[in-house]
Amino acid sequence: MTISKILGLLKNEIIKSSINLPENFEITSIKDNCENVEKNDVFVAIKGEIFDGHDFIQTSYKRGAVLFIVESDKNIPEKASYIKVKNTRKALSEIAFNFSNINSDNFKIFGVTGTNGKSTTVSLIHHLLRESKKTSTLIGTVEIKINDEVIDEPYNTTPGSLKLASILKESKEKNVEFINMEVSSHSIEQKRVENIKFDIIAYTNITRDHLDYHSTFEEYKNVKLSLVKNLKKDGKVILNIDNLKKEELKNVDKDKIITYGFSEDADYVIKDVSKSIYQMNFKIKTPEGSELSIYSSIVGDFNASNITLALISTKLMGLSYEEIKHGIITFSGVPGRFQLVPNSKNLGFSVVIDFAHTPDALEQVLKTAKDITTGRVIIVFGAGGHADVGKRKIMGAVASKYSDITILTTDDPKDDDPEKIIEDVKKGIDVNKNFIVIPNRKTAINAAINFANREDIVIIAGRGHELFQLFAKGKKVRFNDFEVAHEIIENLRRSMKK
Ligand SMILES: CC(=O)N[C@H]1[C@@H](OP(=O)(O)OP(=O)(O)OC[C@H]2O[C@@H](n3ccc(=O)[nH]c3=O)[C@H](O)[C@@H]2O)O[C@H](CO)[C@@H](O)[C@@H]1O[C@H](C)C(=O)N[C@@H](C)C(=O)N[C@H](CCC(=O)O)C(=O)O
Ligand SMILES: Nc1ncnc2c1ncn2[C@@H]1O[C@H](COP(=O)(O)OP(=O)(O)OP(=O)(O)O)[C@@H](O)[C@H]1O
Repeated sequence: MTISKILGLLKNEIIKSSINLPENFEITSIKDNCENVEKNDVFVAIKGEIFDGHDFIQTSYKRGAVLFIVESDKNIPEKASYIKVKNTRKALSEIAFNFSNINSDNFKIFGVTGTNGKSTTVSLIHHLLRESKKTSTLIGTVEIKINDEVIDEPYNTTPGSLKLASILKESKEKNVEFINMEVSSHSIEQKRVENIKFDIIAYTNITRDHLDYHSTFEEYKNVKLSLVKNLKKDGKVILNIDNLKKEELKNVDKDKIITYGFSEDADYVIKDVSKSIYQMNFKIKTPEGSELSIYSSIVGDFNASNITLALISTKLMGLSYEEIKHGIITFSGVPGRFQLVPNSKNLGFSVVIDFAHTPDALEQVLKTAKDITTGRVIIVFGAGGHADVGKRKIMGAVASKYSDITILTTDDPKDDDPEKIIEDVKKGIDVNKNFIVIPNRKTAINAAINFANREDIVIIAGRGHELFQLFAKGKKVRFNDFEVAHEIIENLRRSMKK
């Protein structure tokens, strides 16, 4: 990409520029981290959450960067060329997608945002498309795949602009038709998806989360609702009206909005849900007036919502209801999302791993647990560090309300004090109900499994698929809830045989 091309792309953003290179000078590539800068690169200085990229301009210059895109020109080496813009995150997104020669019209792009349900929905949509032999790229918290090939380990739910551009570039090279991605509120706020236009934007729900990052719930909600500005001209918005209202979507023609939910006012109405630990049956009343019978191995009213969203989306993508229904039957779910530890059934009870780490998610999961068991609900959970402190007490109250036994333990404390986190959660616990604090997570899981009687259900929540427990100063300890629970159950089975 030449200097003149970059100047052209940023023309509406430029505050000031000083170019000491020929305008047809070829830039090698774009970098936003000084560690990766090579000769003839452009370095984009991002004022970040932890660092300020402007502090790395000198290092980048020494490594061979020849052009700097900045918000402040105070650190620029004398002979260096620079472009000063209003917002370097916006500029990064702009040039990243153009550098990779990416255009949203190369694909049909589905983006789902919302507090919970994103990973489940995109994974199901990707599965449905692949079952129907369509090409699809999946971008989310759990995996990044092009068709059936895992191409990278997720570092974010929604990758940064440079990473996103490279995934889309590879997708274009492989003639992928559909892009299915999770869109986090952070990514919208940080303009990671600024240059992506969507054919479908879906909203699962917006409930309390990330108030450590967004100052208020309203701000968090408005950031998510603002994504509709990225809708393509003929795009559609799919909205769960059990939690949101059409009127909340500003500047979207009402005829572009398709609604779903348990509410009778929805275009797609979910009804007659019946479920066990193994499967769920429900009906969907369609706008055409037909009634679809759905069978799935993922369970829970919340998953009936996710499935319905996936059905509407893939219908818009050209699949038939019959193809979609067949694909739903063969979907085995997302690791760590209401995932049964199978060997627990040999002991007469169920142990389920779940990712619930917000008050609403925890409530949804515990309600489902109560619905599908005749025994007791035993919950093992904690709260993450470096996250919304206010939600801890609410999660404690939710756990007490829906569980027969609550075991409070450590989640991923990161740099927060694990005991303080437990104290915060404890403030919401109903002390008249059975609860116990066991800070060591393995000991807590072991206790829950040993407490369990026939027909009980043990929910181990908060970390889902995650492989490492995160402690202070970046310390990571290998700990996967499914593996730990599976081993404890095997040991219990062996001891019972003696
Ligand atoms: C807090 C946060 O959101 N940080 C995200 C953000 O980083 P940042 O741009 O603020 O980077 P920074 O670390 O402050 O550094 C600022 C700049 O200096 C540069 N730098 C920094 C250090 C250095 O030595 N040299 C250097 O050049 C950096 O490359 C960067 O350009 O932009 C990066 C690129 O897009 C993200 O990878 C990074 O996600 C971090 C890892 C993160 O943990 N983010 C979380 C909060 C997040 O985004 N979560 C959502 C999901 C939330 C949920 O639903 O649970 C997500 O989409 O992942
Ligand atoms: N539609 C839903 N409504 C409420 N809770 C849900 C819904 N779908 C899933 N959950 C709960 O939220 C948890 C996370 O689900 P999922 O990973 O699909 O959501 P997500 O939005 O991708 O979250 P994250 O981005 O943190 O992974 C699940 O383990 C379950 O407890």
